[in-house]
Amino acid sequence: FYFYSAPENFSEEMLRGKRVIVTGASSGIGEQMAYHLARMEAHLLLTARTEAKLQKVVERCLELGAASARYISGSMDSPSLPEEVLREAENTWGGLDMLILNHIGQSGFTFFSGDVGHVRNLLETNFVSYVALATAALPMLKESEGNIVVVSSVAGRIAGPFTASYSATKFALEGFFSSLRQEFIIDKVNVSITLCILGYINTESAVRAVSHVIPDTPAPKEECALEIIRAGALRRREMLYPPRAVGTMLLLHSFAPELLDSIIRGNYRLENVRRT
Ligand SMILES: NC(=O)C1=CN([C@@H]2O[C@H](COP(=O)(O)OP(=O)(O)OC[C@H]3O[C@@H](n4cnc5c(N)ncnc54)[C@H](OP(=O)(O)O)[C@@H]3O)[C@@H](O)[C@H]2O)C=CC1
Ligand SMILES: C[C@H](CCC(=O)O)[C@H]1CC[C@H]2[C@@H]3C(=O)C[C@@H]4C[C@H](O)CC[C@]4(C)[C@H]3CC[C@]12C
Repeated sequence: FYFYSAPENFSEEMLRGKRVIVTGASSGIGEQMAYHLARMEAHLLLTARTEAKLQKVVERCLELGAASARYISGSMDSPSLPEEVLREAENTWGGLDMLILNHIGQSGFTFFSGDVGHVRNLLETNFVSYVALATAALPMLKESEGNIVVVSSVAGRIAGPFTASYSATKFALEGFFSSLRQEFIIDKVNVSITLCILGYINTESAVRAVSHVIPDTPAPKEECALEIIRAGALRRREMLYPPRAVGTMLLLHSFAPELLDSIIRGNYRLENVRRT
């Protein structure tokens, strides 16, 4: 009832002139969020590793109407990058309104290989860097009474096969940021935390990773990106996208988890799973 009937009072003007950081903005959902925010005339600071791609996204954002757009390139497994990004926001804008945490390191869609080093590195990129970015952003977000948006996954609530390391990083995000939200309420910190629980979305990397195993049609990244921004601006606790598919899975998981597990396994083309 809550998810389908909450008042829709979002207006694109809510983002006009806002200072927004989007991580993982060189492709996929992050790139689409940058374009929506540019049309809404926000100030943008974008991050990812590939400088050439970020340059193109920044150019397009300026064409679309961004109030300003710049980037910092680097890998989020580097412990110094989160502070560098927030220092750039402070130096150029003197503050921050919204932090959208979206990047992920590469992980395959296959049986766990036993590579503990990969788990450690993925936790650093997908989880620890989110904590470090939010921590460095907090003084500015307190000042602006801003928003933290954490892009997570169904795989961070329901662990299907072939995503063991990735799922672990997303479960960690949910635990950390849900606890932090409670502390903000206790301390009267007026910074919202929105958790985005996404199903299968048609980004190039996701389709490349799973389309030979999962026959479902992925949901559109453009609409997904807009729904994430909307949920953040409305200070929602969480958003589900696509809402019906994800909502049904979460509901089934809560009262018939084994049935859901077997439906998931039954839906996969297991013979196509590539073993590394
Ligand atoms: N697509 C889907 O089906 C689903 C996606 N999600 C979530 O949505 C978010 C976006 O996913 P999606 O758009 O598909 O992903 P993409 O692979 O399209 O984009 C990932 C982004 O992260 C950047 N990135 C990769 N490695 C690093 C790194 N080490 N340090 C910093 N940045 C890095 C990439 O750029 P570069 O390579 O240049 O660094 C890119 O900009 C993720 O949080 C994901 O978990 C959740 C559920 C489903
Ligand atoms: C189809 C899945 C939902 C139903 C199920 O659990 O079987 C998708 C739900 C979340 C997706 C994964 C995800 O969170 C993003 C990853 C991004 C990587 O680039 C590779 C693909 C993902 C593992 C992706 C795969 C489909 C889901 C499991």
